[in-house]
Amino acid sequence: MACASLSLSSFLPLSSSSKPRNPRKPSGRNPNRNFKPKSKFPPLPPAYRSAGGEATTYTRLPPKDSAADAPFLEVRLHDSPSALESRKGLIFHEDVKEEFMGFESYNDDDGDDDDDDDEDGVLTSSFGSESEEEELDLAVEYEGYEDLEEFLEKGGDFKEKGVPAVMRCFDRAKIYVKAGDGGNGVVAFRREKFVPYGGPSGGDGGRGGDVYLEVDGSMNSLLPFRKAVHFRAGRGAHGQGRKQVGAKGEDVVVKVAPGTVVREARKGGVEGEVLLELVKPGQRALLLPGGRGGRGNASFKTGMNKVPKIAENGEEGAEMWLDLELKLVADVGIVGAPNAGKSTLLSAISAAQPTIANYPFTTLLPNLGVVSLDFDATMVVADLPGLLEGAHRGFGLGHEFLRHTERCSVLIHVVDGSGQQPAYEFDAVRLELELFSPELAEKPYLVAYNKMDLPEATENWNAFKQHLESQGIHVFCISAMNRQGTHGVVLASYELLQKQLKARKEVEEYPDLANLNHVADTVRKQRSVSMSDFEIIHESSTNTWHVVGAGIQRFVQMTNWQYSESLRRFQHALEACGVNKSLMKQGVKEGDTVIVGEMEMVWHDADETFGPSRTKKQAVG
Ligand SMILES: Nc1nc2c(ncn2[C@@H]2O[C@H](COP(=O)(O)OP(=O)(O)OP(=O)(O)O)[C@@H](O)[C@H]2O)c(=O)[nH]1
Ligand SMILES: [Mg+2]
Repeated sequence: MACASLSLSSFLPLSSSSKPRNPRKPSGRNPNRNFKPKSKFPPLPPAYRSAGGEATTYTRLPPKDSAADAPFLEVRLHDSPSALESRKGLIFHEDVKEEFMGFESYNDDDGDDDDDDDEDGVLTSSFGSESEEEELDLAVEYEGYEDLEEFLEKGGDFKEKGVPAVMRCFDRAKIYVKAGDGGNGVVAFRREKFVPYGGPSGGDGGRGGDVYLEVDGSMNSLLPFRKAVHFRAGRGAHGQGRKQVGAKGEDVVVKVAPGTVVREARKGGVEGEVLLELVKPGQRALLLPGGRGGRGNASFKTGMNKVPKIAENGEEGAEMWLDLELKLVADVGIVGAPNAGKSTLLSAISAAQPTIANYPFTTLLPNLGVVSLDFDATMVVADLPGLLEGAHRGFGLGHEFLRHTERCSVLIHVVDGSGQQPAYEFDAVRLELELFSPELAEKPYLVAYNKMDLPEATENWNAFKQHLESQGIHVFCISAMNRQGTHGVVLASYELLQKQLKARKEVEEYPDLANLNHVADTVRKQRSVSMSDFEIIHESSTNTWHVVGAGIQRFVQMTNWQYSESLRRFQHALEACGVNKSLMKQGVKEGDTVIVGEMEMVWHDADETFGPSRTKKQAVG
């Protein structure tokens, strides 16, 4: 296959010596001379093919199918090691679930294989809906591991798939966002009657659309992201003649629920860095700015070149995967074992109407209620799913539950007084909270001993009260169903909340996230990196040199190769930013492959009059 070779003798210094410049150049047959890159370029006009100049052969590689191969487009803000360890052992055991749940309807009884159909609250086992192999693939894909071996090695597990879909998607989502590509610039010349030399008039391309994240006060879950995962902003329109600039691409606004924490997507089992915490309705963050429009030939006009036949491609928009996590923004959280009467208490103290039933795990998604004590004294109370022993390791609804308590300032711990061992139940739930997070265990809480209308509860009351008071804990006895004693619980929790709020200084949880547009700023910064900022990596086994640098790779991407002047400009840029010099310094040899972004080139020594370089040029000619 012929390969286009370029020589820029007009830009690059000619060697006066007839000896080879590079002493390490093999004198015999070059092992790489058979390299036949796929050229998409037409052969250059003879004017550009002069022997004796430093020449490189340029070949475009086929488009990359993985974004990872184009690092300058991917936003990598952080590569911190994370709590991989903490994820180990989070396996959701089916037998444990069944033991605790004790009811048949645990399996999907509608017969279909879709584990997403369980919104009515019937827990569905996702195991069995896909083959084991598919489960593995899914888990590997979801967690971002390279392959199965790595996944298993790093303690990958299937906890995610063991949780009902409605819970998985309620407060967590993985989405893909991409800013719009810039429009291309064009080459055009003014043609008008009586204006013989109208000059270049190709307009610039329009900017690509931006990606915004906005808090939508009417959303209370991340469930919409089950159906819509990809969000792409529009690309900028191409420039036109008469110096007309292309229109800007359409922005995309991704709406999230208040309390959404945005992270870089988990990769290789490592949790991504927190990028944003979107709490207040109406907050809007510019996440990814659109790509710049390519310049048209009117912008390339100089005193030296008054008829430029060159235009740029639009800059590609940045893209990234994000992990979204919703943390409830509630003042008070009601915690306790399953079936303790948490939902009943919430319905008694607020206008909320959560589902109440006499079986464990009635509540799968947290319910929110507003409790009004006075005209201007209100607090938001969340009724959370029941907590089991082992929850900190993922049993029951485990982490799904515990995460929601993190933002509550005060906890109301409801204990089922009619249970066999209320004191034991209380201690077990406290222990789970402590094991999950010491911070959570330190939150102020009050205890509500429930179901006092039942004789079993009355029997156990004295023993329970003593058990707690011996630890210095004050306990309220209530009957949530009959609304007895609930007012006392409300008043006490409100008082605790006020104390908490007063004591808590206005400390930002993520102070550096105060600037909502900081991700976009980082992207812009990455894009303005100088072209001279590059690194050269040598693969000696294949005689390949990789020139890696955001600035230079961006330059390659924006070069429109259909114009011959682009090739000259590129050569000139490589020389000006010191790539050629660095390669020679590091010992690049005749026939070596040099890769910059998606360009693959073959190195030719400048002063070669005979040899492979010449052979190649002849082949092209
Ligand atoms: N007798 C009596 N029964 C109550 C009382 N409070 C709740 N119950 C009953 O206890 C059962 C469970 O109540 P829920 O409010 O659903 O309990 P929960 O803690 O929200 O349960 P999960 O959401 O499954 O964790 C229901 O049958 C309620 O009617 C009470 O004060 N007295
Ligand atoms: Mg409930």
